[in-house]
Amino acid sequence: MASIVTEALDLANRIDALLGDSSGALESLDVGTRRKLSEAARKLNLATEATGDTVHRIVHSPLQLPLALVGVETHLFEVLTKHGQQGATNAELASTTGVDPVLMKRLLRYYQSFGMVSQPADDQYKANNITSAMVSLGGRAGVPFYLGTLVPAFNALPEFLRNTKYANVTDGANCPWYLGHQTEKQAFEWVKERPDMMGHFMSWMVSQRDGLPMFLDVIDFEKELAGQGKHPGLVGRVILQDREEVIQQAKTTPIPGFQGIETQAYDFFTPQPVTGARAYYLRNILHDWPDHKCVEILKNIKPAMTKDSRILIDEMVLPERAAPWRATQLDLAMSSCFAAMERSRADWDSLLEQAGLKILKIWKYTDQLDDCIIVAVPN
Ligand SMILES: C[S@@+](CC[C@H](N)C(=O)[O-])C[C@H]1O[C@@H](n2cnc3c(N)ncnc32)[C@H](O)[C@@H]1O
Repeated sequence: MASIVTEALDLANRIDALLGDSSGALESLDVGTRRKLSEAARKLNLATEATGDTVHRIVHSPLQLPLALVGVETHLFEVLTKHGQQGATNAELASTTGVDPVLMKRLLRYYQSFGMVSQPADDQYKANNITSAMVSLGGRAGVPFYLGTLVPAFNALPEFLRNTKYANVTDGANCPWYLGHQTEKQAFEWVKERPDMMGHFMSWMVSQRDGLPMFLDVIDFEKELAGQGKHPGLVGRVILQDREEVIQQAKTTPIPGFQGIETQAYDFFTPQPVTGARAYYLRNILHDWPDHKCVEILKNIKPAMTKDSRILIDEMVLPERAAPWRATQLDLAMSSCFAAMERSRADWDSLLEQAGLKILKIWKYTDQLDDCIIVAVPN
């Protein structure tokens, strides 16, 4: 017993030393080691948390997102980042952002206690990795988008489930979204009518996977999918399809590098107009819909396919045990807003069978989300 105590204290001291190391040891870690350390520390944190701390952390968790938005909207995180290694005083930050100095001090006190900024001295504040994340496109778009769009649906989840006696949420026309927003508009329609949320949504779609590989980073498309040397150099067309308003935005504000991409407004609940494509690629499309709607989407592709065509479904394949936290929270977010879900291998088998498709192969390409490419063809 004594040795466990000694070991635990020794570990705590070593962690403190690593955190206090100003030579950049933590920053120099490669992505894989950094993630392993972060996940181990997160699990240790939860496994050792005192009951009182747990309750207070959870009951105050609804403060975190609104306070992140305050930091984003006042540009505090951005200003701190610009001050670099030298950092800034409370008075400097209050003056640049226009926030009352007394309020600024209280905000900074909160942010440092949750690791969102660093405080090396009584009146010195510095940006850290969390501050930088809040300044990234993902932070600037995801924070207002979630607070304005998804949180009302999340908050309605308990009442909705109580009312439906805890039935699984499978009806896209009757899910917590409508109760939370007191609306009759489906989520995509609701967002379309709000230009600010539409802008955040577009930026969020671009940035939400930052730091993760894309399937093309890990799978040799030409070798695996172009087929028996019939497509040397893969000369051909790439056509981006989405809803009209999304295509309009993609045309007016294209992502750098995608300025010339061919686009086509297309409703996937109608027959697929592009026939004979080698690949029909759907990333994070089916997770927005319950099974019966996914079947409609897939059945609209099938008649357009030739014998060389493949449907590439880029989605999570959730493991039966120890699903990652980034995946499980998205599953319940999909449930709240769309009566949809993230799916396990058994769920995919059952869904694809209903659409008259079978799985040829599955490639996993991220650990954070268990993202996979599911290659499907008609049965
Ligand atoms: C979760 S986003 C994924 C976007 C993109 N594929 C990606 O991976 O970043 C789902 C997309 O489905 C689009 N969508 C929703 N309903 C649609 C419909 N009926 N027809 C075509 N696209 C639709 C939305 O506009 C949105 O861009």
